[in-house]
Amino acid sequence: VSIPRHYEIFEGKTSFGMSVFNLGNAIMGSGILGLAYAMANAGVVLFLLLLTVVAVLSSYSIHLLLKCSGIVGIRAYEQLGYRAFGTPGKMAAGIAITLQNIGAMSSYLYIVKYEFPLVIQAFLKLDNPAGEWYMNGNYLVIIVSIAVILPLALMKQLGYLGYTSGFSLSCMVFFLIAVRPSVLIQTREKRYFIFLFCLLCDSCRHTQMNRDPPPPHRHHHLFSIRCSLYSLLWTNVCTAYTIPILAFAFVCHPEVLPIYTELRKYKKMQHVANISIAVMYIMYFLAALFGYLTFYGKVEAELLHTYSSIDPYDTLILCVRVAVLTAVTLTVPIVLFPVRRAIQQMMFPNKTFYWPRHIAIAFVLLTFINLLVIFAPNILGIFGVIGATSAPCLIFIFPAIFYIRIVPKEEEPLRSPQKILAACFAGLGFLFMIMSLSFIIIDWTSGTSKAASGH
Ligand SMILES: NC(=O)C[C@H](N)C(=O)O
Repeated sequence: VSIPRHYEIFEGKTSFGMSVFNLGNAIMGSGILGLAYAMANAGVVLFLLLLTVVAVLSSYSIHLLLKCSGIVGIRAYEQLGYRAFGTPGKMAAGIAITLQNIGAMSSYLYIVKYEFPLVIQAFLKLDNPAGEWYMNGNYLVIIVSIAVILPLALMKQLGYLGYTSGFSLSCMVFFLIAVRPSVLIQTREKRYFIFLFCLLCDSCRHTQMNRDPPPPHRHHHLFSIRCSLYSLLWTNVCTAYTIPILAFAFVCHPEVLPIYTELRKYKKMQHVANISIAVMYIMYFLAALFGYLTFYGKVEAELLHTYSSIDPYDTLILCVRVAVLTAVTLTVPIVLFPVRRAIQQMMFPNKTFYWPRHIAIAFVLLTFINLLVIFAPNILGIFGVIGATSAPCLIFIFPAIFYIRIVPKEEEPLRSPQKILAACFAGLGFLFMIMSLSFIIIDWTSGTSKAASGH
């Protein structure tokens, strides 16, 4: 197998800290907004357990990827697929990365489309907007894409995005501090969770959460735990979505190898990954807890009361919106990098870096995502299915089977503990995938599909 030249030369210049920022930014995206729903369904205890399990598994799968890339000296996910299974392996990895990351980017721009107009409205103190163009989310998505995302996406290296990633992460930290349970009684934040939940899971049955107050039994912690146990037995449809949400939230695997390529001391990548995952683990738990406490820790009457008493010009809420908007906007370029690389690998293998191609792919991708978000928001429901298939592939199945094929038998025989562990890991991925898909199908066949409801 010939290795494209630019993967052989490792002249990383990016520092350790910048790489942590970049990977942290890649992990944290819209997934964070779906976590409160996951916690509400799974209960605090089971949620924490699952969060821990997914974080540890995610770090283990990065270990598998790094070991493979160390052995063959390639630092591209698709090339590992090629080395393990030839062209089908490369295509499978490339397609999974493309679908997963386009889904993630669409969800980020979706947030821009619906939140940016509200921020502008609050800034300008427009009480009765009369169709001004700057209040139109579609125009705003295009402007943000051209003015902010495109220039960043055109950078030659991911390392240059370290500063924006650091800034984006501090915005999310601010979001966490600001969105304390006492503040998070705003319908808008609540809709984030529901919207993301729908986006990720393609289910509208759960939009009934819009019709608060929540049923009284939700307050009961014991109920929640029991509900979780049921879900483990696959009897509670709602809880079955917990794992796809968590898996989506921890996906950063397409970005790992590109960041690794640019890391100055390349042996340290596992540390970079562990630190980023640990920090995100804490932030995810806090975000979920705060969101959850707000949904269910409030008395119903007060919730209803809050609906009518929202002050759209509240400075803190405005800041929270700006923070979330900034964070997700700055994540788009990071998530775009691996897609461009995957497309390059699939369509122009063995070609070296070429500026016009680099720019053209970014432009076409961004245009496509813009069109999706503007004209076909309903199609985004499809990403529920994609999330349920591509995330387990990228986190569990591919790293494990690539590892089994790539690590030579002389070094680790097929029956060695490492390879058996990797095989179990792949099996777990299949289990997750089948489980998530069957719940989505159950939801569809029970007539509550998202496409039908036209959200
Ligand atoms: N990078 C991704 O694919 C998703 C990211 N982990 C998120 O939470 O949005």
